[in-house]
Amino acid sequence: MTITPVRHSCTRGPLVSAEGINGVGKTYLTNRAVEALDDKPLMLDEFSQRANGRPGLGEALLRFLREASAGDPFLRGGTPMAEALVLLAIKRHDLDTVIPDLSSGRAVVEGRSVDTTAVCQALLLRPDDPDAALETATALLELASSYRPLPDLTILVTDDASEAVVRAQRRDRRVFTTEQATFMREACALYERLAATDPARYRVVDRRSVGEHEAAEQIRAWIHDAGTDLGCLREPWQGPGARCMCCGHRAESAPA
Ligand SMILES: Nc1ncnc2c1ncn2[C@@H]1O[C@H](COP(=O)(O)OP(=O)(O)OP(=O)(O)O)[C@@H](O)[C@H]1O
Ligand SMILES: Cc1cn([C@H]2C[C@H](O)[C@@H](COP(=O)(O)O)O2)c(=O)[nH]c1=O
Repeated sequence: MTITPVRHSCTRGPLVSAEGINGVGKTYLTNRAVEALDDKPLMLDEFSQRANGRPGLGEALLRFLREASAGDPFLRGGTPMAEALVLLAIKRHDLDTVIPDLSSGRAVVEGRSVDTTAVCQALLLRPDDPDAALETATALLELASSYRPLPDLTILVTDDASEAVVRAQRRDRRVFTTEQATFMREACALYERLAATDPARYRVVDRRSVGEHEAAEQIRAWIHDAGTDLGCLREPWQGPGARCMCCGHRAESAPA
């Protein structure tokens, strides 16, 4: 007789992130998608929405990055690896703040997560070499996954980068320099290549081929479906025997 172990299914909510370059429509489309969901996820603000001086470590770290990058829209201060570690610390802090919501079974949608850190910092660490930048982005994601669990689902919104530049400029009433627009174009391509390396985690909505209604509906369905059959969320640095951060369950095979 074969005994099949019963798989523990965690009661937590899913952790979802929305990624893509500035102005591509992450906020617009996820907000539309969420309007159509009965159980509203917690929406974790993008960085640009956090300028209201909220208290807390995450805000303080972001303030330091803003100061050190002197108004650069991509928070570039000239020391990309140090900045990567601070950005990962902010995203770790973000996770800490949403554990109670995840534990209660609520979905959480992060406006940008560690994939943006991987993409932007990889471009800075390996400029002018797209293949090396992809390798570096993958390595940075690996590093990120030792700081905190990666999202269960990452929705990449992509488009013709020039369209996104136009939308971001119009929204922010600013004009990107040629260098900044080039950085966005390179980031757009790298997001797409990075997403292709992990089809299990990523869902891609390409606005060149999908209209806004269909895109919002796809995102709604992905967020809805992300809540089924979730595993536990463990501290990566504690190994597989760690208790779940949400339900407290310890894996069967783990030592007591
Ligand atoms: N389908 C659309 N129809 C009309 N306006 C749109 C559409 N998609 C996006 N926009 C507008 O384009 C601008 C950029 O979109 P949005 O703010 O969602 O981008 P984002 O990806 O969240 O960018 P960022 O990361 O820079 O905040 C916004 O003003 C938004 O309202
Ligand atoms: C999380 C994160 C963000 N950035 C950049 C990307 C944007 O240009 C700004 C503001 O972010 P928002 O989410 O669009 O408001 O910050 C980055 O370079 N690295 C990151 O990890």
